[in-house]
Amino acid sequence: MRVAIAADHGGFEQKEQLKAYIAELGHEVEDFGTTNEKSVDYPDYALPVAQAVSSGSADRGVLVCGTGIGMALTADKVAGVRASSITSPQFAELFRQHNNGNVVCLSGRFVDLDVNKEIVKVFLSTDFEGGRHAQRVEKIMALDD
Ligand SMILES: O=C(CO)[C@H](O)[C@H](O)[C@H](O)COP(=O)(O)O
Repeated sequence: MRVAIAADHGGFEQKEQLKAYIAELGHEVEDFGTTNEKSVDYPDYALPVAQAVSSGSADRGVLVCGTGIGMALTADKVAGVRASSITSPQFAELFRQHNNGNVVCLSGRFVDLDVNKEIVKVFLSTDFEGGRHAQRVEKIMALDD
């Protein structure tokens, strides 16, 4: 799978670890920054990842900021993107199974790296269930028009 990743200063440290972990899992990772802990604006990093997923140049996106919330608010505005802040592996599983989520947004400040690694692993390995969930997701995506 091709995975686009980015973080702001609040997520930079975990982003570096998660990037290596995603590669270890056998995926191709494209890093859209940031490259250090200097303060930056999270929308500038959420947008290129969301656009990569929207255009199909990436299959999934992973974003990390202080809470994950600002990244999710930004990424979800891009057509074709289903982004959410996720703080547990169980929610990651449901985000994939029920919502067909394609951009996971993580907290680098309030969630431990080990938990975020598990979230990412589940996010990248769980399939959308379709069925009754398909028409619900279609109704969300119709709002892009
Ligand atoms: O969590 C975030 C957005 O939801 C960001 O990581 C920001 O860092 C957060 O808003 C706090 O900002 P600060 O400049 O790091 O104090």
